[in-house]
Amino acid sequence: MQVEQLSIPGILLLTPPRFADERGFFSETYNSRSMAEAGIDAVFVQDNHSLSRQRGVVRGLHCQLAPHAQGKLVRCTRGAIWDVAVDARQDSPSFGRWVAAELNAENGSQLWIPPGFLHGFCTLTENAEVQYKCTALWNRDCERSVLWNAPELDIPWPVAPGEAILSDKDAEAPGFSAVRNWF
Ligand SMILES: Cc1cn([C@H]2C[C@H](O)[C@@H](COP(=O)(O)OP(=O)(O)O[C@H]3O[C@H](C)C(=O)[C@H](O)[C@H]3O)O2)c(=O)[nH]c1=O
Repeated sequence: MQVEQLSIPGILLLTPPRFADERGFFSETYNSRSMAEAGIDAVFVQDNHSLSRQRGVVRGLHCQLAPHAQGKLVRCTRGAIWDVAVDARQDSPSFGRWVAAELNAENGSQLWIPPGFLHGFCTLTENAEVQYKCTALWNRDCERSVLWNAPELDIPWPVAPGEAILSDKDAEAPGFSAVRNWF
């Protein structure tokens, strides 16, 4: 498996091999030994799957606080997304910095985002399906959101503010200044 360390230590872009033949392809999309070899010693307890029907849907920026903080292993199995992780760890040298990667059904790449990060994505196509493994169960009381285009983060999202398709929760989220001692 191809493993790329992105610019914030701990965030990895993984690309499992695909074995193509005249029928199509086969790929091990999750293998605990490959994860351990990549330095990911996480145990996953929940799989999520979302479909966003339009291009320009933004989901995020979300996280869960301890003791329900989630690591996420994210992949896009239909269409394409621009996947973003923001360091929300108070004492991290990269606090408030973001990294991003395009994940799509063609490249099969996966983004590993450890606990302590906000996560969000913008769809680049219609009918984008995202599947991700989480290291903690959903806990509504520990969910926190930050405005996707918070000025402090200066994330160059591939959709204009007035065109992004958001849930009410995401549209009303606070700025990054709300992140104080979350992690
Ligand atoms: C996250 C979650 C939600 N739900 C229910 C709660 C709502 O009734 C419904 C939709 O939830 P929400 O609008 O929060 O879904 P997204 O906007 O896709 O949220 C996700 O967006 C970003 C990209 C993430 O990384 C998180 O996993 C998650 O916050 O699913 C559940 O039943 N279980 C869950 O784990």
